[in-house]
Amino acid sequence: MRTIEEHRKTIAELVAGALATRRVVVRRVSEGVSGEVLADDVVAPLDLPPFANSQMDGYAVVASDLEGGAARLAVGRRIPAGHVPAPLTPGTAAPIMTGAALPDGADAVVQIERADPPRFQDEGGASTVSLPGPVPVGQFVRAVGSDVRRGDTLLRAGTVLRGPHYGILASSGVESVRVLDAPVVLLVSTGSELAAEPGPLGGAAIHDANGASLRVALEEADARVIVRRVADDGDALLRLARLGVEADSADLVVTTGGVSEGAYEVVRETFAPRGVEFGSVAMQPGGPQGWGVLDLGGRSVPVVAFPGNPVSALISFEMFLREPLQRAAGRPVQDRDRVAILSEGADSPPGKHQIRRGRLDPAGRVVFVGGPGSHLLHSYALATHLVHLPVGISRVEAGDEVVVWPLDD
Ligand SMILES: Nc1nc2c(c(=O)[nH]1)N[C@H]1C(S)=C(S)[C@@H](COP(=O)(O)OP(=O)(O)OC[C@H]3O[C@@H](n4cnc5c(N)ncnc54)[C@H](O)[C@@H]3O)O[C@H]1N2
Ligand code: MOO
Repeated sequence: MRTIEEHRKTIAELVAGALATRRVVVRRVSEGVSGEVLADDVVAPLDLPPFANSQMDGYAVVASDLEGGAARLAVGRRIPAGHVPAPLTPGTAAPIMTGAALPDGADAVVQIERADPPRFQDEGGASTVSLPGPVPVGQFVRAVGSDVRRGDTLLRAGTVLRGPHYGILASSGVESVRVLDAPVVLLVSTGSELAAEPGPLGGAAIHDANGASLRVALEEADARVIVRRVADDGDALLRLARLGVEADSADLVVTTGGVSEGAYEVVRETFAPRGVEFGSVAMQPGGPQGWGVLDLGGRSVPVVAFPGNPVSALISFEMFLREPLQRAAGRPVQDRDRVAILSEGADSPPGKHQIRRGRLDPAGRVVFVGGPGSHLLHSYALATHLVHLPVGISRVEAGDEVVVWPLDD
């Protein structure tokens, strides 16, 4: 039986290999999406600020006019933001607004509230103002290039783009960037019991839970997902897989069901002769697993085959696929382990790493939600944490420390 660590490594290598070379797409900055990953370094095309400007509403001055202390200066023409000002004549102070271009000749700004009078005067009115001094050269002046220098690296390849990144790209006049394209995952639910359509169930049919739950989980890990369903029909499964790779450029095939010991294990029977391995991982739920590379339409595409039980499929994703996909997407991968205290005891198969569903009570202690059965999807939906009971443990008691993974991180 494989250990969880062995299987994690296998799947991580499989995914990393398949997604090592990622397609890139051009994204308009005005249509940027939070979380996309920059494919190339972006060089700053402009100095920012592009011109020296005022950090305050006040008066643009020549600092040397105030070096002897407070002085009364002639009031020059107002400088609103967005206007190119006339040069400043020494001995004058020009009313200037925050963000307005500093006139040639000016080298400092005095805030309006430090002036006498402390309010802008009507243009054409009183023609002098008293300003305190001395003031340092550069006071309240935002120098050219003080944020970004033209030619510097504005953003590095691999940056996960969020609001500030799109802001600085837009400020720099960059209209579009190249970002990593999402990997495409073909997700196939298998089993003749799966109803073809939503709606009333007939006979021994059930609705497909895994296509719904894993699509969302894969999308959380930045994949683009094509969801398909197939009965226990190996030829149909192969056709679907080939089509997904050829027509939809799938980078990875994920299946659920058909991997264990039954008489109709469509995934195992179809893929094992083509080189995909099947075996058992010492964990519950999620014991039976398949993994390997399929030659599909001349391309080698990795296959990850999860068990069909809905809880097993989801926990397999959490244990084996979420992190490699996040890594491949350039996303930081956080350690999910938290330590919590149990509020109640439980048994666990000592030869397996059992993963139970739980939530925290008002005192912050772990309460199990539902039993260990891998069909108990409702309990999973009501849980907030996965609770780890590692190999070697046959019993835990109230008060014991356990590692939990929050499900809503
Ligand atoms: N004799 C043995 N039987 C089983 C073993 C074993 O070792 N020996 N392992 C059990 C374990 S553990 C698991 S997990 C399952 C894995 O089975 P498969 O991956 O082959 O999956 P299926 O048999 O197709 O389905 C199992 C179960 O899940 C339901 N299912 C499947 N797909 C979906 C879906 N998309 N949505 C909702 N429910 C689904 C299916 O109806 C079955 O009830 O095998 C055990 N058996
Ligand atoms: O290992 Mo299966 O996944 O328990 O139910």
